[in-house]
Amino acid sequence: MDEAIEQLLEWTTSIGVNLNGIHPKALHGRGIGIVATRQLEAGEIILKVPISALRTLSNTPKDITKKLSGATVHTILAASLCLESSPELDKWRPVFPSRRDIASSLPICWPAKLRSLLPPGAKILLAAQQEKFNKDWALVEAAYPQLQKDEYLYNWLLVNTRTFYHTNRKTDKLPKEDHMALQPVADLFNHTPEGYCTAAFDDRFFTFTTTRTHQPGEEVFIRYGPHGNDMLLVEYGFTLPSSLNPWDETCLDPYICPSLTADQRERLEAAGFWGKYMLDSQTACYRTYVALRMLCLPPRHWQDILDGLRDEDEDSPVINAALLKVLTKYDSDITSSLEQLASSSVGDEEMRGSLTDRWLQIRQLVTAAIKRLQS
Ligand SMILES: C[S@@+](CC[C@H](N)C(=O)[O-])C[C@H]1O[C@@H](n2cnc3c(N)ncnc32)[C@H](O)[C@@H]1O
Repeated sequence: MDEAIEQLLEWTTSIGVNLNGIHPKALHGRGIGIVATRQLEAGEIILKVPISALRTLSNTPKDITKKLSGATVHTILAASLCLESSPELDKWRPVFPSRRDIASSLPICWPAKLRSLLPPGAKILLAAQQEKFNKDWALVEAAYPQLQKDEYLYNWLLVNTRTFYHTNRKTDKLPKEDHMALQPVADLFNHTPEGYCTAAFDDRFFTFTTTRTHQPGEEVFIRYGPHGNDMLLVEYGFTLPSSLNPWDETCLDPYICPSLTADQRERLEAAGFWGKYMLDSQTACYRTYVALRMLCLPPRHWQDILDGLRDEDEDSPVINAALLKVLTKYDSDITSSLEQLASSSVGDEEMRGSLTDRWLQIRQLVTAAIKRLQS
């Protein structure tokens, strides 16, 4: 890997990419990351990537953009990674994660049996991702029948996990999800929720700036977004320990939605409160309470609380008891998922390990909420 990194840097230096006090390095469990090579102070520019070094719609070979005209930028960038051979890509590709790494870490590649053991929030995200991929693949398969689906999926996932938000005059009018670009070296930054470097771009450069000091040898991160662990798992193929991820949450929909009648669902939908019932490390969300009140209170009281005419605290013992029941059922399902995983040999160890970690993180959220309700 060291040689691949040096070859990448030789190429990127020649096209004006400037690293200041940082160097890419293979790290245990995180692929390649960026580490400080000296003490870095807050406010230092540690990486500048000229906009001309970015991979965007503008510099994708015209035959590909023409053949896939109307497709999303994600679709086109992934197709171009499959189809194009160029000296630049030959220098870039060797630092990408291998097909095996991608297949082990990203649930979309896992066996169906293991996917069926994903937590509810991750299942919802995965279904949306799968639908997006199917749509993109249908276009690409029609345009390039010689391409293999597995090959396309690998490159589609590389784009999914490595692109940055970027827009220029040409792509400005495209939908926001099309404002994406690949950029060498910067795509080696790993994610952290706190203490990260900021990224910004203008007409000439993408610039990465520290926000705190870093010791020599310390990894330097950016932030991909305020993502919970279901999102990180489905879109990026990793999770963070609960204590390190303030945005972690879990979805309670399967424990609330089926208990509501068609009429109750209609009323919740009309009020904009159907589904997305989430629990984080502090509390269940407001939507959850609205749904539980629908389940437990007379319709008149439910409406009065929504309209601010009734004090919600009046009913909190009943609502908290209903939440406790939901969480107790969830807790017992978590135990059974963990037991199934422990005795399963589906997929590989890495897949089962990351799914087990995810369930343990969720158990922490759920048991902490149960304790709060019982205290
Ligand atoms: C933009 S790439 C970052 C560079 C990547 N490590 C590599 O080797 O190419 C995003 C991928 O890095 C990995 N990653 C990023 N942040 C991570 C973290 N905090 N812990 C573990 N893996 C992480 C995930 O595999 C993710 O899909």
